[in-house]
Amino acid sequence: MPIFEPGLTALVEKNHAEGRLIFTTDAKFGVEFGKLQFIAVGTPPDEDGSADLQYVLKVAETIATHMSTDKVIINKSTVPVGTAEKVSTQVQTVLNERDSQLTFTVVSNPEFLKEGAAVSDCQRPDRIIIGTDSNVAEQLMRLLYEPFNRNREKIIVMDVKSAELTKYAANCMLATKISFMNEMANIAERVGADIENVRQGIGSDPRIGYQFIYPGCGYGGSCFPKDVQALVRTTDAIGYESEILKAVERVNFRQKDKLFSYISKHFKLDQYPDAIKGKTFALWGVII
Ligand SMILES: NC(=O)c1ccc[n+]([C@@H]2O[C@H](COP(=O)([O-])OP(=O)(O)OC[C@H]3O[C@@H](n4cnc5c(N)ncnc54)[C@H](O)[C@@H]3O)[C@@H](O)[C@H]2O)c1
Ligand SMILES: O=c1ccn([C@@H]2O[C@H](COP(=O)(O)OP(=O)(O)O[C@H]3O[C@H](CO)[C@@H](O)[C@H](O)[C@H]3O)[C@@H](O)[C@H]2O)c(=O)[nH]1
Repeated sequence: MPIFEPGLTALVEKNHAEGRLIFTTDAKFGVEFGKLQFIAVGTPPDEDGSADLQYVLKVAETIATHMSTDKVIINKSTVPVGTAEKVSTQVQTVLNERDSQLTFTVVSNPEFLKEGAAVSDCQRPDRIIIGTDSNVAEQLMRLLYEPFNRNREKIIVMDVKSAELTKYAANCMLATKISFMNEMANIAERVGADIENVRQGIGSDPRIGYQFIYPGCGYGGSCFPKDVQALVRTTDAIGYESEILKAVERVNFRQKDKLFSYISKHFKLDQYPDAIKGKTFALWGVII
C-alpha cells in the first residue's frame, strides 16, 4: 500500500483476494460496473484559494462519456456549495453531445474521516450525510450504508447544498476550536496561566468537550487549511464578510512562527545569533 492507515492493508488484501475489490484504470469498465459512481478525487486550492474543481468535473465528463445505463453520481470530494449543479451540467452536456436519453442524479455524500483513523472512521462513522432530493437515490444510499448503520440511525438526509456546506461547516468549526485555543494559549502565556490547566478546566464542560482544544503550532493536515480557505473564498464571492473564518486563518498563520519563537527565546538568539549553528533538531509527529 502506498499509504499507511491502520487496518487498511488487511482489508484491501482480503477483499481483493475474495473478488469484492477490483482496481482498474479502464474508465469504461469502471463506469459500466456500478449504478453508483463515487467521485472522490482531490479538490486542492486553486491559485486564489478556492477549491479547484477540474478533477471533479473531469470525472463527471468521464462518467457521462461511458455510461450506458442510468446512474447515481455521488460526490464524496469536499466541494463548494453549487458543485453538484456543476457536475450535473457537465454530465448533461456530454449526454446531449452523445444524443443520449440516459438519466442520472447527483448526490452529495461528504467524507469525515481523519487520516490515521480512516478505516475505523469509515466503518464506524458518527454520521452519514446524504444530500439529495431524489427518493430513489436516497433509498439506494440507505441500502449501501446499511452495514455501517446498525447500532443507531446515523443517516441524515438533507438537500444537496446543505450537505455540501455541512462538510465545510464541520471542518471550519474544528479549525475555529483550534485557533481559539491557540489564542487562549497566547493569552495564558502573557498573564502567567498554564494553558494545560485551562484546557482541562474547560474541556470538562460537555458543551465544550475535550476534543480539538489542544493548542500547538497551528492546524495543518490535508484538509483544514484548504477547506477554511475555500469557504472564505466562497463568502468573498457572494459578497459576505466572514469575520470569524478570516480570524481563524490569521491566528493559524501567526501560530506557525510559535515553534521558532520558542527556539529563539530558549537559545537567546537575539544576543547569540550563532547559538543554533550546527545543531540538529528533532521534530516529532511532523507529517510531510
Ligand atoms: N484525506 C482526507 O483525510 C480526507 C477526508 C475527508 C474528505 N477528503 C476529501 O476527499 C477528496 C480526496 O482527498 P484525498 O486526500 O483522497 O486526495 P488525494 O489527492 O490523495 O487522492 C485523489 C486521487 O484522485 C485521483 N484522480 C485525480 N483525477 C482523477 C481522474 N480524472 N480520474 C480518476 N482518478 C483521478 C488521483 O490520482 C489521486 O489518486 C478531497 O476533496 C478531500 O478534501 C479527504
Ligand atoms: O486539538 C487539536 C486537534 C488537531 N489539531 C491539528 O489539526 C490538524 C488536523 O488534524 P486531524 O483532524 O486529526 O486530521 P485530518 O486528517 O486533517 O482530518 C480533518 O480533516 C478531514 C478532511 O476534511 C476531515 O474529514 C476530518 O473529520 C478532520 O478531522 C492537525 O494539524 C492537528 O495537529 C490541533 O492543533 N489541535
